[in-house]
Amino acid sequence: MHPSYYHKAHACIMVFDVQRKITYKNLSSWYKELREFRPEIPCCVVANKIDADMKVTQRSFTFGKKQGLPFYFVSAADGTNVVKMFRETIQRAVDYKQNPGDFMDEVMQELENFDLEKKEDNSEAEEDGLKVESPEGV
Ligand SMILES: Nc1nc2c(ncn2[C@@H]2O[C@H](COP(=O)(O)OP(=O)(O)OP(=O)(O)O)[C@@H](O)[C@H]2O)c(=O)[nH]1
Repeated sequence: MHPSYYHKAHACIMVFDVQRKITYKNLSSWYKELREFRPEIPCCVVANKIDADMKVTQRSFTFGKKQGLPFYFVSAADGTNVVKMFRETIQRAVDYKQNPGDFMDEVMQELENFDLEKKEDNSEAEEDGLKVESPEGV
């Protein structure tokens, strides 16, 4: 996958198709690649298409467990666990964004906070009747 897809990602949802074994087997190489670019972001594993054969939910898919990742049985077709999986993963993404475990992300967060503070300062100054202009007049 092109590295730009990993840029600034705050979570990863790894989906495989329970009807296609190869998609499960490929998870480890996808995961390896992900961790090269985003070593600390939250990630989960999703077994999709359980509606096609509910018996798969009796099986154990150990990849997620081995990596310490949350695991969900999902059906995109009938909606089983879709909302739960997204809710929990988004929450983890938000938590990570606020408190990143990766040095580069910490730097990005600091820059973002700095930008926000600058914007707040400018709008407060404008409210006080002071027009703030950048040196270039942009
Ligand atoms: N029964 C069932 N079929 C599904 C489910 N999710 C997706 N499909 C079907 O699987 C096929 C592929 O779905 P896509 O949304 O194209 O997924 P994709 O990841 O882009 O798949 P590829 O094009 O094969 O890479 C479609 O025919 C979908 O209708 C599901 O939860 N249950």
